[in-house]
Amino acid sequence: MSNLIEQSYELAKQKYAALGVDVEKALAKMDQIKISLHCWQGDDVGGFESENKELTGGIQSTGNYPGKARNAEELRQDLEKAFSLIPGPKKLNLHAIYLENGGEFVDRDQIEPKHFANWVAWAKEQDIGLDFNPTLFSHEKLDNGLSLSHPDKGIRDFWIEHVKRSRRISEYFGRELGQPSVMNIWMPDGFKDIPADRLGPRKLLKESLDICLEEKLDPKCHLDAVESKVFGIGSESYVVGSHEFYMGYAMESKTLLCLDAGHFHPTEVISNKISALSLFVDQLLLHVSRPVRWDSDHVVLLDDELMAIAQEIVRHDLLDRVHIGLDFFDGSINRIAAWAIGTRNMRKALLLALLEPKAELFATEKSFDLTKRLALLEELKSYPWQAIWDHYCEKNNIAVGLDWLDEVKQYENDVLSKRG
Ligand SMILES: C[C@H](O)[C@H](O)[C@@H](O)C(=O)CO
Ligand SMILES: [Mn+2]
Repeated sequence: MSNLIEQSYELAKQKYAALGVDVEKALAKMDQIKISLHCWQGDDVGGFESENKELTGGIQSTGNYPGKARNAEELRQDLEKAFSLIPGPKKLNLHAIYLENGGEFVDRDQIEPKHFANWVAWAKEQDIGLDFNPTLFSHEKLDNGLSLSHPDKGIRDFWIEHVKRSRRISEYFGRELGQPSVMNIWMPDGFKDIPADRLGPRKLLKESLDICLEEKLDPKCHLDAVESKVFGIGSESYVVGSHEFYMGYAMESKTLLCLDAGHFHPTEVISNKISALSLFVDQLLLHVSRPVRWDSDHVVLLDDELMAIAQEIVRHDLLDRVHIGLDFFDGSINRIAAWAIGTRNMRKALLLALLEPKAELFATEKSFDLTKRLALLEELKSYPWQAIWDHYCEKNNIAVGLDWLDEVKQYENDVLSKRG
C-alpha cells in the first residue's frame, strides 16, 4: 500500500476513534453490503430481444455517447470494466429483454431460464448474485399504455404469462447462485389525461398480480418486489400502480416494496419512508436514482438525499432488510463512467453512514441536546472519511481518487471507440 494513503488512513482512524467509532468494524460491515448494478445503463435500456427496439413506457434515455453495448457479450465486457472500478460486493440486475435468444426471436410469453444461462455462468465466474425484472414496456402489447391493467383479458394474460415465466427465471438465478434474486415488477400503466375510472384499472392490476404470484417459490432463491411511480411520459395524470396501491399490495401480499428515489413528488424523499415502512413490510428494495424535472433517472450524486438514504439503512440496522439497487441511465456520457460514478457514490454514502458515532448521536437526541446534535452532524461532514475511502479502494485493488477515470478513457480508446 502506498505510504501516504496508509498514513492518512491511520490518522483518520484515530480521529474517528476519538469519537468512539471503530473504523475497522465499519469497513468489515461495508464488505457485507451488496449493491445491485442495473444492466440497462450499459445500452440505454435497449436489450437484445431484437434490433432497433424502441424504448417505450414513459421512460427515456437521452444522449448518443459512442460505444454502447450491442449484445450481451459486449455488455458483460463493459460490466467487468465497471466492476473493476468499484470496490465492494456487487450483484447485477437484469431485465427480461437482456435474454440471449441465439438470433431467433423469443416473445416475452416464451422466455425460459435457458435464455439466461450465459448470464448465470458469467455471474458464477464473477462471484456475484443476479436480480431480475420482467419487462412490461417496449412491446406492442403495451396497448394504449396498459399491460396488466388492460381491459382486454388476452392482453392481461400475455403479460401474466411473462411475469410468471420471469419469476421462474429469477428462481433459477437464486438456485444456481446460492443467494436470492430479487425480482422487481414495474409497469408503466397509466393515462396521459384525467381518467373517468381510477378504480377499474387498479382492480384489474390487483387481480393480475395475484395470478402472477400464485405459484409459491422458495424465498431462499427468489423474492418478489413491486414498484410504484407518480407519473411518466404519457401517464402524467394517472398511474395505475401508484405508491398507495403498491404499499397496500406489498403489505397484503407480503412482497417487498420497491422505492425508486425518482418516483415521487419533487420534494418527497424516500429516505423518510424507510423507517416508517420498516414497521410494516418485511423487506424493501431501493432503486437509487436521481430525479431532475421530468426525468427520474439521472446518475446519482453524493448529495444530501443519498447520504440520508444510507443513514436510514445503517442507523436503524436495516442492512439485512433493505436491498440496494441502482436505477439510472444516461446515454450522454461514457456509460461505464456513469456506473462507476453512481455506484461509488452509493458506497461512499454507506461508508459515511457507517462512520457515524450512532450511540452518541442517539444519546444526544434523547437528552434533547439539540444544539449538540446539529453541531455534531455538521462537524462530521468534514471528518476525514475520504482517507478511509482511499484505503478501502486500495485494499480492494481499485484505482484511488480520479485514477479510475484514466482506466475508463483507456477502455474507451481500446474497446468502445472500435464499436460501430
Ligand atoms: C428499467 C427499469 O425497470 C425502470 O427504470 C423502472 O424501474 C423505473 O424506475 C421506471 O421509471
Ligand atoms: Mn426504478
